[in-house]
Amino acid sequence: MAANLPLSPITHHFCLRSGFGSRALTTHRFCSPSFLISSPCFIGLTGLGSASQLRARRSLISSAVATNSMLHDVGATVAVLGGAYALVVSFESLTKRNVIQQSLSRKLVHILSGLLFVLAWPIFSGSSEARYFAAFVPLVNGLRLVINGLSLSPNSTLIKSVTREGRPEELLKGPLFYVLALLISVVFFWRDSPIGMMSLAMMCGGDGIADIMGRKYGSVKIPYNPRKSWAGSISMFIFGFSISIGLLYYYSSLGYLDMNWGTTFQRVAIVSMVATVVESLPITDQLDDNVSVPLATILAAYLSFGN
Ligand SMILES: Nc1ccn([C@@H]2O[C@H](COP(=O)(O)OP(=O)(O)OP(=O)(O)O)[C@@H](O)[C@H]2O)c(=O)n1
Ligand SMILES: C/C(=C\CO)CCC[C@H](C)CCC[C@H](C)CCCC(C)C
Repeated sequence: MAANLPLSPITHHFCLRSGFGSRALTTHRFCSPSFLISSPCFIGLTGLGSASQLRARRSLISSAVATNSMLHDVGATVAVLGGAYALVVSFESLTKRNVIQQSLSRKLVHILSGLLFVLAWPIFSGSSEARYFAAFVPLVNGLRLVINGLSLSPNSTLIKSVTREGRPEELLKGPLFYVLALLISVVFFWRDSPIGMMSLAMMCGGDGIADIMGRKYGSVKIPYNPRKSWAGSISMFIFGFSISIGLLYYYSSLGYLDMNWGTTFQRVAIVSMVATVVESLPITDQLDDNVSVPLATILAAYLSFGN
């Protein structure tokens, strides 16, 4: 627990404005004890040196903190990139050994990649640049998909675990749109907004489960779209809603979100319903689900929660 150190007016205003009150001082680099000790107000109170000496000390501490954050984020990026590679290789191995079918492998990679990516966001530092380090992961995977999709250097592992029929050009559709959705969520919304994480909950968790449950139990089709079923859509709503609530609770408990739980359940239910209805529409040939579902979720969540 950080000591309640006296803050310089600027630091105090910044820490409180950015929602980092005393309980979260240790979670944000500009409100961490090392930065506070260097603030002129604290030093002025304790008479620890001339103002110019103290400013020099403060800039030294600030650059040390910035370097520390960058090394932290480089490590987190390498770890998450390794996790992404390990996930794809693992499912390719299961498919190659006929432990699971290729279609199920693709859906499990669809469900797990994005959700594990969102769950990994807190391992990045509290710096304002952290989101761009995190964005490097979908960016690299997007480039992998393009390079393999154009058969510039075919990678059978990726093609086996991520395509329906083993054709490289498939990588340039659903999987590429999927990775772009991850990139947009992390860069524009990150962990301090419910919008990005909800769009991934519906695209990864909801749409992924809809496919698995729909193929298995989807005998009763939706009247306006015979390619989709009530079982698939109801599953999408239930799992998308549940995963969204789980992610919002996860990020609230870590101090990144401050949700009004009296209204959050209804708002999430509305957003989940909008995403589920959009996914059920007969527009897949014109607009991939990995575009329509996250877009619909982002719009509905923005209107429901604000930015
Ligand atoms: N609401 C839904 C969604 C999917 N499905 C079942 O799951 C299959 C694939 O669904 P879809 O979401 O269209 O998967 P694709 O996007 O085509 O596959 P991928 O995401 O792997 O590209 C459908 O043909 C259908 O049998 C369903 O019954 N009801
Ligand atoms: C099959 C897919 C979509 C079709 O609907 C998913 C494609 C997934 C990519 C090939 C890999 C994406 C990896 C993520 C960017 C990072 C995951 C990190 C996590 C820790 C495993």
